[in-house]
Amino acid sequence: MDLGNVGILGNPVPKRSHGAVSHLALDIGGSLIKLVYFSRNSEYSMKDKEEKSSNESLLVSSGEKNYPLIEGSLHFAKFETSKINDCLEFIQRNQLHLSGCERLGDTASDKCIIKATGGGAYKFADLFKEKLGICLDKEDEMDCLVAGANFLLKAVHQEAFTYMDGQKEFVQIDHHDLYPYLLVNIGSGVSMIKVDGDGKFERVSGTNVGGGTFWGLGRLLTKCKNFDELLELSHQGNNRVIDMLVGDIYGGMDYTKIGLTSTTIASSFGKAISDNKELEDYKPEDISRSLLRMISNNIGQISYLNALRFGLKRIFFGGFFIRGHAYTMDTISVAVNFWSKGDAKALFLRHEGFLGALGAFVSYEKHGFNDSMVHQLVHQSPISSSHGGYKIHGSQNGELKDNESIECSVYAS
Ligand SMILES: Nc1ncnc2c1ncn2[C@@H]1O[C@H](COP(=O)(O)OP(=O)(O)OP(=O)(O)O)[C@@H](O)[C@H]1O
Ligand SMILES: CC(C)(CO)[C@@H](O)C(=O)NCCC(=O)O
Repeated sequence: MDLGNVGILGNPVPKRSHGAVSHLALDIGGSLIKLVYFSRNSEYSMKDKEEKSSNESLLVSSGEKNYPLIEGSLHFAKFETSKINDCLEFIQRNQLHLSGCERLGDTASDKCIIKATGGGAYKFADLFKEKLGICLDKEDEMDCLVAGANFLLKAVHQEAFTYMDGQKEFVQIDHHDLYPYLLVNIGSGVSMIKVDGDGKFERVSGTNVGGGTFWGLGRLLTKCKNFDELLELSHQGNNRVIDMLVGDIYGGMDYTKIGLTSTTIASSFGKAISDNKELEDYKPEDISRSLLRMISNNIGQISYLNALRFGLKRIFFGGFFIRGHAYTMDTISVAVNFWSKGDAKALFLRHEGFLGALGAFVSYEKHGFNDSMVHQLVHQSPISSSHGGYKIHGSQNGELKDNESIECSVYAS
């Protein structure tokens, strides 16, 4: 889907022809700020008028009420938290914040309230108030991660997939057999959440060795200027240059008795002990590869251990660390598969980095975009239908591009 010009950090600049933007939601994390907002199709009013009279199914009831169906798109954007001014400018330029404004009777004063989650909803509340006049309505980060994951798994076609040996396979999610699962969100740090139902969850573990560690250490060790460059470097690298393998210790042999092949990493960065080399003697691409492998492996292993603790078979991985990156997903999948002896499965999400922001988005109650309605919407309309359901438009190979949007319909109250 063509979204027009691409703005800062690959963010789409909404076309002028887009209809009104509504329901901006923010997730302000330690590394990145994520935005989700809905825009109506510009042709909405005419089409809606025509269709409302001819097609009663556009009015769907929830409890006592009927809600009209509005077609439009969900948009996604992200900014580095350290460049929060770019984010404020993006919101201002595209007037995204006005969606949250309510005129307060005759007082003529506008009150803009925007749903926000993540630590930055607290840290930057005053800045948003001062620069844009916005009051951030804070939603709990864990609540939002879970709500966002449940929303995606129930409402978005081809959202979850496995990744093994370079093969991506989409997994059809049975809504009635979704719980329990382990949600592992790899942001700056990592949260592991056992999810038992809608709003029913427990954060069972976490680790401080996460995406921030990869990017922070990687930047220091390789002098890379941005995250994607560091990730790109890892493609060309060879981790065996720096990692100490089982074969390095066992004279090229496997340690079969305990199930370790000669190529298994015995000690990440272990070769640097004895190589008599300085940092400059290693290629940045090899450093990046070893670092990515070390962190992904470690997260995969801790995730498996937590899945084992609670007898969970499915582990969904989210967070912007993953970035749809083949080597990262492969490493995590291999770790989960290896430790669980094939019993547990690692699954990835196309909208990996937007769980929190989507959770904040669906927490707007007033436009009826809550989970039970999403549920109804999926039941009412098959995914391929042009009314309702959620269709992803964009790349054919299942990769989410930075400027992609989800075409969808919401119920307005
Ligand atoms: N363009 C980017 N700039 C910086 N980090 C990026 C970028 N793209 C991906 N990342 C990775 O994603 C991580 C941040 O992921 P995410 O946005 O999910 O977490 P966060 O909300 O910022 O962190 P937390 O939830 O711990 O506060 C970074 O630490 C880094 O590893
Ligand atoms: C502190 C949060 C929740 C902020 O998003 C995240 O960075 C995290 O889960 N860190 C790991 C903290 C720990 O459990 O050790």
